[in-house]
Amino acid sequence: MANTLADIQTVLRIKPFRRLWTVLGLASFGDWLALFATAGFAQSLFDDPAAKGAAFSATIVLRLLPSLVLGPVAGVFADRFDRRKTMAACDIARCLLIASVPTVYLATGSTAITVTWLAVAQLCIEAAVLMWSPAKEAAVPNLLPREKYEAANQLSLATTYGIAPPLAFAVLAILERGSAVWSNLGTWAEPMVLALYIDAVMFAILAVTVYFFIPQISGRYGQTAAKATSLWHDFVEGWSYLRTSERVRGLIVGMLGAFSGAGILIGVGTVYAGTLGAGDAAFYTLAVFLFLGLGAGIALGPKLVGDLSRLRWFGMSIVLAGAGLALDALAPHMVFSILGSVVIGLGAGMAFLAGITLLQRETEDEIRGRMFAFIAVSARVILMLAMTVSAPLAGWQAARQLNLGITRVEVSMSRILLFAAAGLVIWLGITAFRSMDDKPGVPVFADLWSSLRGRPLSAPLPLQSDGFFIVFEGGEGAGKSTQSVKLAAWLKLRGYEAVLTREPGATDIGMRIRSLVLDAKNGDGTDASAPVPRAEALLFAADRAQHVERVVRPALERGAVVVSDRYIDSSIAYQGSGRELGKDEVAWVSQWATGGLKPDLTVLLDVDPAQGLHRAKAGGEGDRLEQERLEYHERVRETFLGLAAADPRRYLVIPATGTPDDIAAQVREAVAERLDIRTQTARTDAGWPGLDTDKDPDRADSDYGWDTVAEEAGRA
Ligand SMILES: Nc1ncnc2c1ncn2[C@@H]1O[C@H](COP(=O)(O)OP(=O)(O)OP(=O)(O)O)[C@@H](O)[C@H]1O
Ligand SMILES: Cc1cn([C@H]2C[C@H](O)[C@@H](COP(=O)(O)O)O2)c(=O)[nH]c1=O
Repeated sequence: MANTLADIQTVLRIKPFRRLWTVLGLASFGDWLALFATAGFAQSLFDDPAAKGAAFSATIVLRLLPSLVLGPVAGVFADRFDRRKTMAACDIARCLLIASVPTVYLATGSTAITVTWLAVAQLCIEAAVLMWSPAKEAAVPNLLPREKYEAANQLSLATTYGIAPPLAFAVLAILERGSAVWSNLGTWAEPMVLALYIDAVMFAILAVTVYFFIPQISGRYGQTAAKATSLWHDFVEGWSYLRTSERVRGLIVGMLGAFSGAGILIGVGTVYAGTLGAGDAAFYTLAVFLFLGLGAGIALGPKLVGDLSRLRWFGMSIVLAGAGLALDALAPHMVFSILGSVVIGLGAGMAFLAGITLLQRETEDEIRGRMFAFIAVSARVILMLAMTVSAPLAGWQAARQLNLGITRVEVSMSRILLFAAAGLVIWLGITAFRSMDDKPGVPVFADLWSSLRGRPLSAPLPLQSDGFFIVFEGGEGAGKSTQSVKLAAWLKLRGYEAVLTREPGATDIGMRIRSLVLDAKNGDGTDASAPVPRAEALLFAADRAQHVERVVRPALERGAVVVSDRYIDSSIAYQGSGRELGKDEVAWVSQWATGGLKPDLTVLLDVDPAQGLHRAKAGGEGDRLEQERLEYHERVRETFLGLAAADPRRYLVIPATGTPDDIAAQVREAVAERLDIRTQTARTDAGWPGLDTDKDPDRADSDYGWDTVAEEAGRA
C-alpha cells in the first residue's frame, strides 16, 4: 500500500515505536557527531597540514575496519540476547568510549597516548554500533503491524540520512563559531572536546530511555528463557538460512549489487566529473543530485508505485539504478549526467526502502538480526572494495574523443568502469527480480503501468491444468453458438472431454444475472429498472467470476477442453467500448474476477453488425443489448478486431460470411493444430463422458443445447 502522511502519523501514534524512533534519531545524530568530532579532534592534535589530513581519514577508516572482523557475529548477538539489553549496553559503551577520548587527552596531555587511545576507542565504538544496529532493525517489526513497516522505514531512513547529519554539522559549526567564547573556559571547553562530551551525555540518556521506557523491544526475550545453542551454531544457522531462503537471497543479491554500483560510482566520481568539462564543481553537483534522487526515492517512491508488488518493485528499482549508471556512462553533456545521477538516486533510494521493508517482512524474528548484520557488513566490504579497485583504475590511460556526428563524447576508463557497473547492477537487479517474483506470468510493464495508475494486475490464481480453453467471440449473430456447439461435438467425437459453456448464464446465479442484464424490460416493464452501465459491467463480471470458479477451472483441472461462447473480450467490447466505460478498467475488473485466467485460443467471428443483428433478431425485437444503436455495435466490432490484432498468436479471426460448415472446418483445423490432434488417436473408443455415444456430431446443433451443457457443467 502506498504510504501517506496519515500512515506516518499512525506509526508515530504507536508509543513504543515513537520512542524507538526518537532514540534512533538521537543515536544517528550522536553517531554522525561522534564520527566527525573524533576526526576533528584527531586533526586538532597535529599542526602539520599533511598530518592533519591523514589523522582525519585514518579516524574514519578505523571506524570501518571492525565490521570486517566483528560484523558476522554482531547479528548473532542481536538474535541471541535480549535486544533491549543489547542496545542499552551498547549505548553505555558508546557513552564511556566517547567521553574517554578527550578525558585521556586532558588527563595525560600526551598526543601519542591520546592518538593510540583514540584508535582503540574508534574500533570499540564501531563494534558497539555494529551490535546496536541489527538489534534495532530486528526490533522494529515487533512494535508495528506488518503493513506499517514501510512507513516506519521511510521515517527512519529520512531521520538517519536526512535530519541527523545536517543537525550534527550544525552543532559542530555552532561549537566552532562560538569557540572564541568558550575556549577561554579551558581546554575542556574547546569545540571538539565539548562536542564529544555532549555526545557522551546523549548516549547515556539513550541507554536509560531504551532500558526503562521501551520494554517492548525485548519482544520474545521478555517471555522465553535464554537460548541453549552455542554462538557457533547460531552463526552457522544464519548462513544456512541464506542458502535455503530464495527470497532473502534475492534481496541480498540485489542490495549488494546496488552497493557495488554505488562503490564504483564513488570511486570513479572525480575522474568521471573531469571528463564532462564542467569544472571542479561537477563532482559535487552530481553528488547533490544523486542525494536528491535518493531522498525522492525514499520519500515519494511508495506513493508513486502505489500497490505494485514490493518484491517486483525491489528488482525494478535496482534495474532503474543500473539504467541511471548507464546514462551517466554515456552522457555527452553535464545535463545528461545530472539526469543519470537523479535516476541512480531514485532507483537506489527505492531499492533501499523496499529491501529493508521486505527483509523485515520475510525473515523470522529469530534470524532477523543476523540478516541485517550480514547486509550491513557485506555492504561495507563491497563498498570499500569497489571504491578501492575502481578509484586507481579510473585514472588509467588517457581519455580519447569519440566523434558521434552531432556530438563528441570523451571515452575514458572512468566511463568504461561506469558502464561495466551499469551492466552488473542491471544483471543483479534482473536476477533478484526473477528469484523473488510473486506474480509470474503477469507482464512486467503492464503491471507497472497499471500500478502507476492505481490498479496493479493481480497474479493469476494457480491452475494445475492439462486442459485447453477455447473461447468464441464476436458481435450479435456472428454464429458463435452455432460454432461452439459444432466444435464441442467434434472434440467429443475425438475422445476429448469437451465442456460446452457460455457467458452470461452458465450457472444458476449466471442465469439470474443474464435475465437481469438482458431482459428488454425489467420488473416494472420500463427501462428505468435496467442496470446502469457500471452495474451492467459488474453484473457481467460477477457472472464470469461464478462461471470460472464453478465451471471453467474445475473442467480445466480435470484436463477437459472448455469451449465457451463469449468471455472477457465481450465485456471489453460491449461495456468498455460500447458503453464507453474504458477498456482498461473493464479488463481489470474481469481480470480480477477470473483470477487472471486467459483463454488458450480465442476464435473471433467477424461480422458486419447490420448483418449480424439481422440474423440474431430473426424478425423479433432482440434483447436489451441487441436493441442498442448501430454505432454501438460498430464500436464493439472495432474493439474485437483491435484485441485480436494486438495478440495474433492467441486469436483466430474468421469472417462470419462463409457457410457454418466452412467456418467449422477452419476452426477445427486451428484447434487440431493446437491440440496436436492429427497425431493422436481418440482418447476413448468407448464413448464420451456425459454424452450418449451414438450421437451424430452433424446433428450437434439440435442435440446439444444449452440445457445439456449447463447440466453437464453442473450449475452452481
Ligand atoms: N455462417 C452463418 N451464415 C448464415 N447464418 C448463420 C451462420 N451461422 C449462424 N447463422 C444463423 O444466425 C443466427 C444466429 O446464430 P448464432 O446464435 O449461432 O449466433 P451468435 O453469434 O451466437 O448470436 P448471439 O450473439 O445473438 O448469441 C442463427 O439463426 C444461425 O442459424
Ligand atoms: C459476456 C457478455 C455479454 N454481453 C452481451 C452480448 C450479448 O448482447 C449478450 C449475450 O447474448 P448471447 O445471445 O448469449 O450472445 O450479452 C455483454 O455485453 N458483456 C459481456 O461481458
